[in-house]
Amino acid sequence: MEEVLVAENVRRAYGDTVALDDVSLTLGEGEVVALVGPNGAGKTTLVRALTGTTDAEGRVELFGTSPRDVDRDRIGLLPQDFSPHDRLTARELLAYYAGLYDESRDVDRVLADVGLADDAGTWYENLSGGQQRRTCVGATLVNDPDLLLLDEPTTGIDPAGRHDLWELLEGLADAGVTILVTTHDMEEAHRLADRVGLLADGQLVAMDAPDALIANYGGESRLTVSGDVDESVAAALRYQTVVDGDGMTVSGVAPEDIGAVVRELEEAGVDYDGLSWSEPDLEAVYMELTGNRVGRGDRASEREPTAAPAGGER
Ligand SMILES: Nc1ncnc2c1ncn2[C@@H]1O[C@H](COP(=O)(O)OP(=O)(O)OP(=O)(O)O)[C@@H](O)[C@H]1O
Repeated sequence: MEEVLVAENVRRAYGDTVALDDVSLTLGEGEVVALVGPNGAGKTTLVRALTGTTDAEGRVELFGTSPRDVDRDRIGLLPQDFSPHDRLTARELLAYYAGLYDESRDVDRVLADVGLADDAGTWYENLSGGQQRRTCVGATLVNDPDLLLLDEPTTGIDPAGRHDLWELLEGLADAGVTILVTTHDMEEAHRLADRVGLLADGQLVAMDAPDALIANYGGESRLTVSGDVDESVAAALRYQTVVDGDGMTVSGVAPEDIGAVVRELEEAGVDYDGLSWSEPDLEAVYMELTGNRVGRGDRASEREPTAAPAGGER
């Protein structure tokens, strides 16, 4: 597989803040890599370092050339803060960007690809936030790039639009386009990416196929009990439990053992509001490796199980 993007020991500091700390990664042709990580982890700085829009130490090559010398026709870049001219229609904007290249795609085809065929004549300022973001994604596609770098492309786009965009990106990857995407959406990362890179405090703490990350760092299946759960009830269970303000998480509960756990809770008089069972997923990996929950509070307390789960007694 041809190496499309190579980054070695990339480092970027802003004063005392080390935004990128020795990050190395390689993307092969047609590969999709998703970068995830908490706010401030360094995702945007990495995209900027990879595209030469910020200075960084280390080595970066796109198609074997430095980012500043690479053939711009081959690159599509969506910066996180991309904000085009407000008083142009979606079609005029894409036509403007298409005009910057020697060869470009038919603008109406691009508008259709990003789901804007019906809104092509609307001023950018009058498009919804999601439609604006689709326009911005469209602007990165007008030159039919071989490498796409998209910093949070689906932010603000509704679920149906997000799925459409994922299909579009999957189609591009199938056609050989290499894609680096940053996202806070774990479903998006799992669905799209061949490999997911987790950034935390400027370091790439893991990078692997989503299923490999889940197998290595996702932990066990878990039963989440929402409601007011007493620590002593949690302590009586033969499982690892975490009690916090939302309720309790019970780890390692196999599907066939859910009923027994629920009976134990009921016998202990726990008046729970809801129960949900989940398999380990990318969000669990994210929590494990970054110490952050995606959209939830921090753990309040954690303790080891009082006894090893025993098959017949769960
Ligand atoms: N131009 C800048 N000047 C000073 N500090 C900066 C600058 N750009 C980024 N930083 C700092 O570098 C760190 C990484 O920021 P970055 O924007 O790369 O994070 P991120 O992972 O993209 O975050 P988010 O998920 O919020 O977009 C942060 O501490 C940020 O405050």
